[in-house]
Amino acid sequence: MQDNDRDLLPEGLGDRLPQQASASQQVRRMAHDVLASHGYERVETPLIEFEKALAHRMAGVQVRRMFRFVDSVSLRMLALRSDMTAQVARIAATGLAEAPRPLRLSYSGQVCTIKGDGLDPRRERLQLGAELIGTDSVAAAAEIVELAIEALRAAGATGISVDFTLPDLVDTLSVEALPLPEARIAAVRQMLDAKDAGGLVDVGGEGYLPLLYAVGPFASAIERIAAFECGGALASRIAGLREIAARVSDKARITLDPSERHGFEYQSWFGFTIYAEGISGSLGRGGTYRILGQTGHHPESATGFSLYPDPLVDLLAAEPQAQRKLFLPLGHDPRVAGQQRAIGWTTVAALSESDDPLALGCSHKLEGGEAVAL
Ligand SMILES: N[C@@H](Cc1c[nH]c[nH+]1)C(=O)O
Repeated sequence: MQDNDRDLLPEGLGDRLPQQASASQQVRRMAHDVLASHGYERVETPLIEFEKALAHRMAGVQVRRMFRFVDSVSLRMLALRSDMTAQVARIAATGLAEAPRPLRLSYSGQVCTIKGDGLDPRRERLQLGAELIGTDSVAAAAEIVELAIEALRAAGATGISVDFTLPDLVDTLSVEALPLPEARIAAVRQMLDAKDAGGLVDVGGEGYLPLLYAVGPFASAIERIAAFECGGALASRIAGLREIAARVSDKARITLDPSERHGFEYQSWFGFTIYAEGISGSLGRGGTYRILGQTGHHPESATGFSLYPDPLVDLLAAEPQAQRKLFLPLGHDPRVAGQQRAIGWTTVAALSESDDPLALGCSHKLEGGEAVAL
């Protein structure tokens, strides 16, 4: 490394300066208050774990996105957490295996991936979420979507919209309704993901074409998928989606994209992505999934969501903030200063005669025991 490189950070990693750090703190506090008020108890998890523990708790988790390295103490492979849901699932399957169900847990922390996601180059992101463990019912899914909207709104997001999807759609339909040879399933999924009608036909998935068109505002898209209804294979899912949409449609704009799978590595019958006005890209996603237990134990159903609020933090940090800071001149009475802090002032104490209140961002000055505007 050259000498002038020593202050650089690796690609996709960055600091948060005071304004951003304070916006991040605010987003976290407001969202956690909502989760706590709905009975979701907070857990904290380690930054690094055995790779196996992170990768094998849910089917479909991809380890190639994780930073991995060998632990010189245990000589085993470790990974930096890339998704706290897997850690919360581990807690539910081990330390809290005997806790009553449904179990409601919440979490937040930094997560890392080797590469950014789509157009977002960030490799470290704040993740904040809630997991409802012990059920993947429609009622659980509706609670989780509602909670994600409420948490995001409390954190300062506006114009929220939610896009519903059916992550295991191809697996469900290919069993009987629209049979596909095992070898074709991955290709059909890929063409649906890419929204490539021609490609879908080429790989023998023409029966799946109507799914490409059942996209858009929920009310009309669900009618299209209901019309496509293949032998009742999707009936319970369609009814479930309608019920969830009915619960949240006054809180957010709802759309449907039944074949969207981006970011849904392990979700089962239901998934959703959440967006807000003024923010390009999504702010989080969630859905139903199954937690694999210890060998010999049954998997456990669960539902949850994770927000990735960094773009919201950036947006809030860019808004001009009225500074209300009180300058305490040299020789001020510390008791009076304490009283001012107790009623809400942020104080900045002079350390020398040359300290300039305006340059230090103060709006007021303590004079004769009072806060006087500068
Ligand atoms: N952790 C998942 C979202 C999720 C939480 N619970 C269920 N799904 C993600 O980040 O994509």
